Amino acid sequence: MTPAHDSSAAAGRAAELRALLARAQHEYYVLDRPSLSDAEYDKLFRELQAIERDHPELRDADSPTARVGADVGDSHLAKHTHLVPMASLDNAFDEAELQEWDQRLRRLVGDAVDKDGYCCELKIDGAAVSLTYVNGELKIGATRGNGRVGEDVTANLRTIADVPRRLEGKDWPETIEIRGEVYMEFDGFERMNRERAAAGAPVFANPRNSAAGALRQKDPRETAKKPLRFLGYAFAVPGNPSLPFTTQWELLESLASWGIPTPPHRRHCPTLDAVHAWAREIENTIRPELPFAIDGGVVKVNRLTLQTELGVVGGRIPRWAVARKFAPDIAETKLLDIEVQVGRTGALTPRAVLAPVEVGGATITYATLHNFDLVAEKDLRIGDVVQVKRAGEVIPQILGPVPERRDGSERSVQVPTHCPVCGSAAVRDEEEVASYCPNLACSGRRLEALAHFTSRAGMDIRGLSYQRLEQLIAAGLVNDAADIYGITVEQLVPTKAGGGVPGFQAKSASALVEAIDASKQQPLSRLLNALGIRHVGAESAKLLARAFGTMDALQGASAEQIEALHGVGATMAASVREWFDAPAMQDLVTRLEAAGLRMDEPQAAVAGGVFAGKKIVLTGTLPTLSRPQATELIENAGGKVTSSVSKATDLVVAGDEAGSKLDKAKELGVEVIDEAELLRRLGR
Ligand SMILES: NC(=O)c1ccc[n+]([C@@H]2O[C@H](COP(=O)([O-])OP(=O)(O)OC[C@H]3O[C@@H](n4cnc5c(N)ncnc54)[C@H](O)[C@@H]3O)[C@@H](O)[C@H]2O)c1
Ligand SMILES: [Zn+2]
Repeated sequence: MTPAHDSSAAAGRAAELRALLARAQHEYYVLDRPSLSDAEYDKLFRELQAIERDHPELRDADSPTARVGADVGDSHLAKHTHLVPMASLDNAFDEAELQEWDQRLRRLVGDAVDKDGYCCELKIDGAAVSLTYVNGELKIGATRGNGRVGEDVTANLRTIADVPRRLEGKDWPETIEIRGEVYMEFDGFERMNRERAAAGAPVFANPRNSAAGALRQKDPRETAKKPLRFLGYAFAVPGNPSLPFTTQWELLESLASWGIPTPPHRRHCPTLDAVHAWAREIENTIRPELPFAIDGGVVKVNRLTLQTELGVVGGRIPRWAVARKFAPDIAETKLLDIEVQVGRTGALTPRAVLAPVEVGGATITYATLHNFDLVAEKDLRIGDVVQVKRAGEVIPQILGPVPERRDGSERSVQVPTHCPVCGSAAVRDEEEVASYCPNLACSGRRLEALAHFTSRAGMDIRGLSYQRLEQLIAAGLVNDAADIYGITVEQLVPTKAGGGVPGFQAKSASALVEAIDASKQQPLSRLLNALGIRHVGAESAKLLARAFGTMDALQGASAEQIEALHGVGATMAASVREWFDAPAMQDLVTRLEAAGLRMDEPQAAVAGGVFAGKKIVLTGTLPTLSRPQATELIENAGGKVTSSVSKATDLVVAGDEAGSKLDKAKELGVEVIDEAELLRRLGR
C-alpha cells in the first residue's frame, strides 16, 4: 500500500506529511473548518505511520501520529487539565484489521478475553468532552484538547439538555470524569445551516464541525441556540478505586442509571465473529436510519480488569479498544449543474448533477434538492465542492457546500421563470415554497403523474412500473390515466409486424390487464389521491372521500363547502375547485367513470370497525406490514393512528427496535400488542 522509501526520500516525505497533517489537525480541531475529507486525512495519516514504522530513526514525539487532538495553547477559552488523560483510538478499516487487533491483544492476555467478550458501541462523530462531577454535581466540562489539557466549556455544556446538572441515583464515585461525545443530529444541523445562510453567515460543512464549533463558542448564549446533543460512553475515576461492576457493558448501564444518555444499538458480543456481524449490521442497516452521523463502531474488551492490564500505548492509544471504521456514507464531489425537473403536480424542482463519486458502496451522479429555496438556503453554487450523503436506498442528499474550497469561479443558481418542458410561465406557490408549471396538461408532468396514479398509494396497479409506463407512452398507448383502462392484451403482445410493447408475453400482458381491471374497485379516496391534485395527499383524499361520499358530490361542491371540512384549508379547497373546473380534468373524470371505475367511498365498515374510535400508535419495525399498510388496516377498522403515546392512547402496536414510545406506553400502562395480535383482532 505504501511506496517503499529509501531513507532520505522517506525523511523528505515524512516531513511533507507532518506539515500536511499538522495543518489538517489545526483546521479540524482548532478552527472546526477542515479542508481535507476524513478519508483523505486518514490516508495521509496511515502513510506517515507506515514510514515511521519502517524507519524507526524518523520517529518523533512531536509527529502528528504521536499526538492526541491538538494543543489548546492559543485558545480564547480557559484551560482545564483532565484528572485522567483522554485517549484517541486506533483504527481497523476492515475485518482483517480487526482480527489483527484481536490477535495483538491475545498475545498479551491470552484467552482471558473470551470470558466476557467484547462490548460494541456506535462511534459517534462529534467532539469528545469530559464532564467532571463532584458529589454528583456537574462542576467542570472540558474538550479533549491534546488529551491532557483541554478547554473549559462548562458554561456551554450546561446549555445542553442531554447533559445532567446532577447525576441521578447515588452509587457514583465522589469525583468522576464522564467521557462522551457532543454531536448534532442531521435535522438540527440542516435547520441551523439554513438559518445561518439566511442571515448571511458562513454555513458549516458537516454536523461534526458544527458541533465542535458550537461547543467552543465564547458566549454560552450562542451555544444555547445550537441543537447540540450528548451521549456518554466512558468514565475515569482518579486513583482507580474499585468499582461495583466488572465490565464495560455494566459500566454503560451504570452511566444510564445515573441519567447519562448512552449510545443506542450497542451489543455484548461473546466472540469476534459476533463483533463482525454486529459491525455489518450497523453499517448496512442501522447507519442509514440513524438521525446522527457515526464514522464506525468502537469495539472494547468488555472486562474492565483486562482493560487496565492492556493499558494505553504512548499515552495515546488504548490497546483494549479499537475504532472499526466504515466506508464513509458522506463524500465530497463537485456540483456540476442544477437541472430543472417537472414533478407530477407541476412543481419545478432542482436536481443536482454531480461529478460521479463513490459513497456508501454506490456511484452517485445525481442528488435531490427538494426546492429552489433550499438551494438558496444552503448557499449552493454551481462549481462548488459539496458534501453528499447516501443513506441506504434513499436518493442521495446534499448536506452543503464546502465554502473553503471555493475559488471564485462558482456561479449562483437562478430560479426558473418558465417550465422547461412546455414553456409556460412558472407560478410561485408561497405555501409550498415552490414554483410550478400551471399547465395541467403539461407533458412534462405525464410520466411522474402516471407513476403516481398507478403506485401503491394510488390505484395500486401491480406490474405498471416506471419503465413500463415509459414504454407504454413511447408506444403511443397511454397519454393520460384514463388511457390505462383501455389497454388490451392484443395491444401489448409484440407481433411480427412490429406492433406491441417489447418485453410482454401473452401471460404477462393478461396479468397486467387483470391488475388494471382489479384496480377499478379502488375506493374514491385512493382515486382522489392517485389523481395528484395539488395539495391533496393520501390523508386529505380520505377526508374528502369520507365527507362527500361520491365523485359527483365532490365535483359539485363549492370551495366554501370543501373548506368547511375540518382539516381542509383554503389553499386545498381552491386547488380542488381549480382542478375540477379545468375542462381537461372534467373530461378525464368522465372517461374514468365510463371505463367503469368505482367512484364512491365505502362508509359502513369504518363506523362499525373493531377499532372504532380508538387511538393507536405504531412503533418499531413490524415483521410483515409496512407503516402505511398497518395504518390503512387500522383506519379501515375505524381506528385512528397517532404519532405519540399519551394517556389518551388506547393501544400500542410494537415491532422490532421499538424505542421510547414503547417505554412510554409501559410507563403509562397502555396496552401493547404485536403485529400477529393486531392481525388477529382485525380478523385476518
Ligand atoms: N479532515 C481532517 O482534516 C481531519 C483532521 C484531523 C482528524 N480528523 C478525523 O479525526 C480522526 C482522528 O481523530 P481522533 O484522534 O479524535 O480519533 P477518532 O475520532 O478516530 O477516535 C477517538 C474518538 O472517538 C470518539 N468516540 C465516539 N464514540 C465513542 C465510543 N463509543 N467510545 C469511545 N470513543 C468514542 C471519542 O471522541 C474519541 O476521542 C481521523 O481519523 C479523522 O477521521 C480529520
Ligand atoms: Zn409545463
